[in-house]
Amino acid sequence: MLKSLFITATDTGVGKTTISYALAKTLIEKGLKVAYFKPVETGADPIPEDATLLSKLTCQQIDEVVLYTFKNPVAPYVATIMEGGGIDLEKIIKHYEYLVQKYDFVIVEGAGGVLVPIKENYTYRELIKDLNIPVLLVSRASLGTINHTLLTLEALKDANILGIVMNGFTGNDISEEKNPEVIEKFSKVKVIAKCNKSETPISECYEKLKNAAGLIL
Ligand SMILES: Nc1ncnc2c1ncn2[C@@H]1O[C@H](COP(=O)(O)OP(=O)(O)OP(=O)(O)O)[C@@H](O)[C@H]1O
Ligand SMILES: C[C@H](N)[C@H](N)CCCCCC(=O)O
Ligand SMILES: [Mg+2]
Repeated sequence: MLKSLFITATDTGVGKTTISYALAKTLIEKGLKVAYFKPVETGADPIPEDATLLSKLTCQQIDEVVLYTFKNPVAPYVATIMEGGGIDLEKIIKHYEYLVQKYDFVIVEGAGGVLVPIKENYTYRELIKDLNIPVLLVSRASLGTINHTLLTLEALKDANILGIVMNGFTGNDISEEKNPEVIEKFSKVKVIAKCNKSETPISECYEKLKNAAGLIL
């Protein structure tokens, strides 16, 4: 059984937090003690919304969930330039190792897409490598997602990719029909869940991910 998963995406706003929540809920309902870890949250103005939302589900203290928060909605590296303050990678790695010891399962969420810089010459791709953690990729359902998804997987070619969750199907975009199979064919990575655009995104993604939990447990 896996002990942790890194949730990344092809861009910001694609559904990492939504999928993290759905997955955490599924695993908690199976009796696992689950931790969520958002090493750096930007756009925390005034509160870190991702970390706050998930901490309520996992019953963690906020300072166990997020180590660095920045006000400006930008890449973590950019936020350190704009607002000052440094990000200590060793601290992130040690905290992750602490969480893996303490919990049955740890869900780590990046910020934006996988090549978003955390520090000079260091992106989430390097953090994934340093954490030695399997990856779940969240992609859009719509036109453009083949390129975005294959580019992200190319950037993650040395990583352990568990699968892809495609998010936001509307039925109004003709490309949606073939996007999943084309992505699977070209990437050899499985699309493990397809979530529709919904008025209740968390419930929609929870329903669709419930069956995928078997992949993880
Ligand atoms: N299937 C869906 N249907 C409708 N809305 C959705 C769906 N999935 C996500 N959303 C909405 O899209 C927005 C972005 O989702 P989310 O916050 O999960 O993205 P993210 O990848 O975590 O973004 P960030 O890079 O800022 O962390 C949120 O308002 C969320 O409620
Ligand atoms: C503010 C947003 N919600 C994310 N936390 C940060 C996204 C950084 C994206 C940087 C980029 O790809 O240009
Ligand atoms: Mg998020």
